[in-house]
Amino acid sequence: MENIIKIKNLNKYYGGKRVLNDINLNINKGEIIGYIGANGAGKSTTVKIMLGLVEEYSGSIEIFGENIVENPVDYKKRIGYVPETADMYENLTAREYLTFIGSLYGMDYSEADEKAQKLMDLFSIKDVYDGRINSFSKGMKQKVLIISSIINDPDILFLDEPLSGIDANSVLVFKEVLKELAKKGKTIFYSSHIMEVVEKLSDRIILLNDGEIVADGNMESLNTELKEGSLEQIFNKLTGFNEHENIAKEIVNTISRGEVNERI
Ligand SMILES: Nc1ncnc2c1ncn2[C@@H]1O[C@H](COP(=O)(O)OP(=O)(O)OP(=O)(O)O)[C@@H](O)[C@H]1O
Repeated sequence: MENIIKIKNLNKYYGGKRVLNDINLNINKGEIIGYIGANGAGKSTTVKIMLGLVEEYSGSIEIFGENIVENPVDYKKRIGYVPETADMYENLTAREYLTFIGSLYGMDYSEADEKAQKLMDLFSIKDVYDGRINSFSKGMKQKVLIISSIINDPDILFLDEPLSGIDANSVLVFKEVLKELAKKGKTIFYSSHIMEVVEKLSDRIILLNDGEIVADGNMESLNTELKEGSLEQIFNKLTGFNEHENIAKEIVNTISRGEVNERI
């Protein structure tokens, strides 16, 4: 198996706080990695370091066999990224935005334009290709982001909650796209809180807890080891969480004005 990402002894501090604690990871070509963890576990930080967006850390990262500090430019042409929250150029139209992104990847205008238009059509938003992004619905914006992340046919795709706001039909399409891409040897690094999707989609699940990898394997091996059944239960167990009922009751008690039984 061809190794495509190699992370060695990665540590990251913000102020005095250690947010990544000695991460070691080897990711192979064609794998769909489900990268999960509670809010603040360090998922986005890991991804941003790999993308070269966060630079102060210790440890080393090789992508496509090259150290990303020594060779900080070329590998970026071969990756795509859907961030959790994006600062898109909302005053641009989808055509302007996507052809601009295409040009950053070195694509010709006409090639980017043609591909973008076709992809907009396949994601059922062709009609707004020349509309301004700031007039789009949340799901339409998310689709434009997805298109911008795959337009250059990347070899590695980093996705942070990519399905957020997307309708059920398009979710089906996109999940299928990811499987097809993996079959073609593309590597997918998928972060999400939707455990059902991660469970079904991923070949390999990596669970981060307080900046540390606490599980790494496919669903079958995690289940053999932990005997929990679903990824949601595995997640709850490994992050030490069994309080949901009590917390829910507390929340309801906190907001209650004492008239719950009085139906008007
Ligand atoms: N720019 C920053 N400055 C200071 N602390 C930061 C910064 N970015 C992230 N952190 C901290 O690092 C930790 C990890 O954050 P990160 O965004 O990587 O978590 P995450 O696993 O992606 O969470 P979520 O699921 O909420 O997106 C958190 O404690 C966060 O507060």
